[in-house]
Amino acid sequence: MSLININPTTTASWKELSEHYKDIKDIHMKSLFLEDSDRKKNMSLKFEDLHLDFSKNRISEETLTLLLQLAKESKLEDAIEKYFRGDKINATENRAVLHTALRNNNTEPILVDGQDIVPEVHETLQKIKKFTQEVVQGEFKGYSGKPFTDVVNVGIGGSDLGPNMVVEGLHYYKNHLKTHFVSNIDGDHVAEVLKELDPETTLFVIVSKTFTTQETLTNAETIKKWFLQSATENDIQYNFVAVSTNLEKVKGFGIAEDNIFTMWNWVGGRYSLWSAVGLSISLAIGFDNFKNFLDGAYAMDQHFRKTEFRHNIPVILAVISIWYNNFFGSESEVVIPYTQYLQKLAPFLQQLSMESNGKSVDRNGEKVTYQTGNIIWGNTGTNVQHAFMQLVHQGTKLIPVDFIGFKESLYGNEDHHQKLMANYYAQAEALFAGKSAEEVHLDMKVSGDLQKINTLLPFKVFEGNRPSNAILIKKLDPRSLGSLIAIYEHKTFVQGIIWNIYSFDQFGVELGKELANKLLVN
Ligand SMILES: O=P(O)(O)OC[C@H]1O[C@H](O)[C@H](O)[C@@H](O)[C@@H]1O
Repeated sequence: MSLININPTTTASWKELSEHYKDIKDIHMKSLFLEDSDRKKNMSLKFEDLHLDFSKNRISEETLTLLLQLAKESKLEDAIEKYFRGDKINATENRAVLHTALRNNNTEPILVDGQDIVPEVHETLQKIKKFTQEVVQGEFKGYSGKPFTDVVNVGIGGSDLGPNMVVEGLHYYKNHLKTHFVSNIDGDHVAEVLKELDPETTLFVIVSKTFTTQETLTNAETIKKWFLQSATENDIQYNFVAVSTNLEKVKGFGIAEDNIFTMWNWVGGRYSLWSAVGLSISLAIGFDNFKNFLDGAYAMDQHFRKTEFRHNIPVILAVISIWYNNFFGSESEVVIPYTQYLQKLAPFLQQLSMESNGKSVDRNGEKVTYQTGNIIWGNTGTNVQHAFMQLVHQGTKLIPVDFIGFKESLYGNEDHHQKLMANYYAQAEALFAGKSAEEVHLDMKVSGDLQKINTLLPFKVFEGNRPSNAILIKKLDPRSLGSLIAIYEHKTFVQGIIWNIYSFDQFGVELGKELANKLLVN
């Protein structure tokens, strides 16, 4: 069953939201806090060790009611059921969308074309487990009989960004294997990686859902040539494995059948890190940690599927984001994790959200008359405070922020952590409250800057009233990172449903590829 088609702008709630926007656009969040002394509590949600505070948004309880009404009128409940049970909601490619099945902890059947996919998912997971244990313990060895010291993930887009982000994000939990990533077709990328490596002790994981991607195949061929300078064709079976849906092509490359990890066309590239595409994650942190990562996502799936909208974290984040995008005219959102480990979160979320929802044709095939996909960007706190935050605080654009903080530091350095978290809280507060002319005036008087007051005052005023969500997690670990990523996946899904677009195809990436190929032929 396909998704129900509803143009969001024709719903009663959209019209009411347009009216309501006029009432709220000039209200300062400070007065919303004054009206409701429990606002922070009322606009907070908890899931396991994760706490979401969305009180610093330009919304009232009425805004939320209308936004959630919009979700209902968009038939979100129906869409969520179709998503989880494996209906072909990726209609343009006639595919189900089942990354959630990859982390599903129970054995209840999920049918695709009448066939239960759960057994093969578990089989592949077992294969990942066995292979991980053998490589980590040095039982699966390179061609010359030495255990592996290095793993190279060769892939691009969804076959790179997710594993790369998670391996770096969970570096604290890493074992002795060094993990490298080669993605770009730029030959200097692969050359820089190879120059550090010993062919005898390096395992290459070639990851490509289609096994037709120019970058990955070119890099894989270059690596194979480099490898064959020291080894024979027969040795490829020891040092190369692949993750793909395209078994014939992988075999054509020379990779042994036993070394192929399958995936399925019902897993989108940007949602594939839960499948064998995550093999390099499992190799880097061990299978038990990888399983905890999947379990964290599964727990969030249950929350998303079963919680009514007002207390549903992905739904709340999605509709608030729509409020800014479609009513305030915000074009972008910034995501700022306060941990250096998550430096690659923003590039990952860029693909997740922008490749999914960067669409301008609705599910009827008609041009949309409203804004869709957000521009996502970001980097880690506190670095961003010394870089782009000037524009977020005082620029002309309204840019909602997601701050992501962790209560505990992994190495337990309290001095650093207190300073880090003071900044996490201070940024949200500064965006919210700003600094009025009176406050600036007072400060300057105190510091004896009297003669400069008139000239400098306007430059030092912060308007405030700039929105942010604060996600606070106890500790960065495999489970919490799994849940966090699942939140953003489901947020993306909800937005696609409300915008009435197809979130799971990506035809927009094809034209550039075609033209590059034509240029190569000529
Ligand atoms: O895994 P692959 O088939 O090699 O695809 C890698 C990437 O390339 C494509 O062009 C898509 O834009 C991405 O969604 C995909 O993740």
